[in-house]
Parts: sequence; structure tokens; C-alpha cells
Amino acid sequence: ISQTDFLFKFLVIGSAGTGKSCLLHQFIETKFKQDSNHTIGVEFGSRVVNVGGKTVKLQIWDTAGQERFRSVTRSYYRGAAGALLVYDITSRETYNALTNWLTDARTLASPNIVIILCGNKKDLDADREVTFLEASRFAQENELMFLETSALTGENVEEAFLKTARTILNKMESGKQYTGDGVVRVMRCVAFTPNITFCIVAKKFNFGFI
Ligand SMILES: Nc1nc2c(ncn2[C@@H]2O[C@H](COP(=O)(O)OP(=O)(O)OP(=O)(O)O)[C@@H](O)[C@H]2O)c(=O)[nH]1
Repeated sequence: ISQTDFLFKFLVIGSAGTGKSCLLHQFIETKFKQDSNHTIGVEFGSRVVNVGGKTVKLQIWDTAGQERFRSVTRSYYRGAAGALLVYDITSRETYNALTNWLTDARTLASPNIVIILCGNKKDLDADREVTFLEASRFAQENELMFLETSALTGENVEEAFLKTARTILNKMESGKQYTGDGVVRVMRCVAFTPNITFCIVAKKFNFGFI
């Protein structure tokens, strides 16, 4: 029997080939996913983490970046509490697409969604097309947190997920107009296997009214 305090819905979004599936894999399995294929529709992973003394289960939806899956992936945005918005530091094209992804996240998930911008493939610094400074300015202007990550080496991957979870918890605790979208407070959880957890009583709180 395991005890989980909260369940957060997370999204990983961004253009195709930026490394979303590899980031998720690195976070869940702590290793690099070799021969990663394009995601078809949506994939799913979850991990329990400890954030400021609270046990939080992150339920993470890894969406396909290819345009042809856009209508499918959009239907998964609803009610997400947090998102990793990913571009590839060696591809300006993926950086230029960020505004579109951001608009989708804020309109389809929630205006309060906590988003971290991840400049992935940090290990390929020699092929860099987007500077750290430029991206950090973009992040500041759009109220995003920002990290450069590498799904290959694992650098900053765990930090990206944990920073987002920590910010959501802080917002909940400070009660700053946070509506609690995508957050479920788990009253009692029974785990049958490490991967299958049934929440017996789960209550969705609207933290905006506390
Ligand atoms: N060098 C390097 N390569 C990476 C990194 N992350 C991913 N890759 C490579 O980039 C390619 C795309 O990775 P994926 O994780 O499949 O990309 P994705 O964003 O999930 O792509 P879609 O599912 O099509 O949206 C693969 O060949 C990975 O091996 C990284 O941090 N560094």
C-alpha cells in the first residue's frame, strides 16, 4: 500500500524530433531511449516523486509533434496542471514554432498551466542554432520557466519535471488564484503492482476557492 498525496497531469509538447519521448523515457527509466520513433498520437508514463515532503504522482502525456496528429493530441490537453514545452537547440525551426504550441497549451489546457520551456539536445552544443540568452528572454516574456536539457546525458531532465511540480504545489499553497486544474488530491491509494495504482477515493479540489 502506497500513499500518494497528489496526482498531477503533465503534458510534453513541442515539434516533432525535439526529443519529447526521450525526455519522458529518461525521466521514467533514467536512461536514454535508443532508436526512438515518431510518436503516434499520445503515449503515457507516470512516476511518483517527492516534492517538498509531499508524494506526488506525475501522470505524463507525451504527445506527437507531427502536424498530422495535431487534432488527436489537442484532445489530451484538457485539465493539465503542468507542461514541458520542448524545442531543439540545434533547430531554429522548432524554436520558431514555440508560440503556436504555447497558444494551444494556454487555450486548450488551462490559462493557469505551469509551463517550463526545455531547450533539449544541450549535448549538441557545437550544432546550436538558438542561444541560451535568446530563449531565456522568450521564456521571461511569456512567463515560462526555462532550462536547457539533454535526454541523452540526462542533464536537467529530472529538474525540469520537479521544478514544474514544485511550482504547482507552491501556487496551490499560496492560493494565488490557482484553480487547481489537473490536480487531484488522492485520499487513499492502493497499489497492486508498482505500475498499477487504484485510487479508491480521489477528490478534485478547486484550489481557487480555498
Ligand atoms: N543528441 C541528442 N539527441 C537526442 C536527444 N533527445 C532526443 N534525441 C534524438 O532526437 C530524435 C527524436 O527524439 P524523440 O524523442 O523521438 O522526439 P519526439 O519529440 O518525441 O518526436 P515526435 O514523437 O515525432 O514528436 C531521436 O533520434 C533521438 O535519439 C538529446 O538530448 N540529445
